[in-house]
Amino acid sequence: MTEGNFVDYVKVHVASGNGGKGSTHLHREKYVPKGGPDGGDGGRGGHVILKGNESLWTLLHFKFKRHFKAGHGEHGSKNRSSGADGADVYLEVPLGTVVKDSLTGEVLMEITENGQEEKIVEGGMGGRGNWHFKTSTNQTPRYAQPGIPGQERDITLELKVLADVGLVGFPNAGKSTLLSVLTSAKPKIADYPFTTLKPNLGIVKYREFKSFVMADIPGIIEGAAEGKGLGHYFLRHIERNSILLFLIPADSTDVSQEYMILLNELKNYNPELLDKDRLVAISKADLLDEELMEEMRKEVKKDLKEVPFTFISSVSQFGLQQLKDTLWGLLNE
Ligand SMILES: Nc1nc2c(ncn2[C@@H]2O[C@H](COP(=O)(O)OP(=O)(O)OP(=O)(O)O)[C@@H](O)[C@H]2O)c(=O)[nH]1
Ligand SMILES: [Mg+2]
Repeated sequence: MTEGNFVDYVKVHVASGNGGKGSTHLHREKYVPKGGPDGGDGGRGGHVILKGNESLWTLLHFKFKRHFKAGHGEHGSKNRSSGADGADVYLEVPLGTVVKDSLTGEVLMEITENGQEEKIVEGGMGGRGNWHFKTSTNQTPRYAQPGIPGQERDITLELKVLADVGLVGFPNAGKSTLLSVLTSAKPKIADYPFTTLKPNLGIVKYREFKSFVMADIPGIIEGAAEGKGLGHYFLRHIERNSILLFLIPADSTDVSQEYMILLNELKNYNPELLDKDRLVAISKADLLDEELMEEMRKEVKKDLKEVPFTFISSVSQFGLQQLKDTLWGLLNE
């Protein structure tokens, strides 16, 4: 998937199965004059169940299928034979999925653990067959319970924790390129602004078995919070990232000024964004020779003061391991 592998909000319709009818069968057999009631129970309708899956990172798979219906229970039959239960339907969701009732907005549940299962609509109970209703006064009841109908519901799935690290930068800063070298995502990359139109996600493999999620969003420009450019559509996504990684290209005319503009846009959009951990990466460092880098380092250090910064190059791979180490350290503070 190239562009648009980013789905963090989806509405789905779920329906559980009806319970099967209990049977009213009366036993008939040659030479057995008074065969009693032997109608079996109806099977339970299938449930719709949400299940946490740690290897999923988006709700993309719901883009193509939004209606889910569990199987109906089968009816009971003679010889006290119970109908089979309807098949359950499992909806696998990433961890951090919040489930809401689409109508009321009420939060129904949150899936936070791998393998966690929550019934979202329960299958209808099967009806009991007539043999349960045999009494001393009614030896041949012709009555059995009907099955309970299944339920339907519209639910909204929302991913709360989307990515650990969100990339913030002007168009052309090299955000998508960085995502493409740190993860197996293949975002579109080009030397013109607004190449990225929709956010992309990638998983950064760290050391042997660890990983974290990085999100690349469209470039932000001055005035984004008031609706300029595209970035404002996506600013809400970085509200969910725990670290903001600012990317500022080394050939920028003024690194600290660019940083201040970006920071200001975030603040105008939502001041709480400034509470997040921040790290500045000066990208395209391959454009600098050693001397220039040292000069820039001194200057930026003076201007940015308390904000940590580092030089990287996606092209030459310069500083990438150190960047991952720093991000990992911040995430696990
Ligand atoms: N020299 C050099 N060029 C780079 C580097 N990283 C990216 N570029 C170039 O910078 C241009 C923009 O890269 P993108 O990754 O598309 O930038 P972006 O920040 O995703 O841009 P938008 O999606 O438009 O916001 C492309 O021509 C890249 O080849 C780098 O490390 N060094
Ligand atoms: Mg891009």
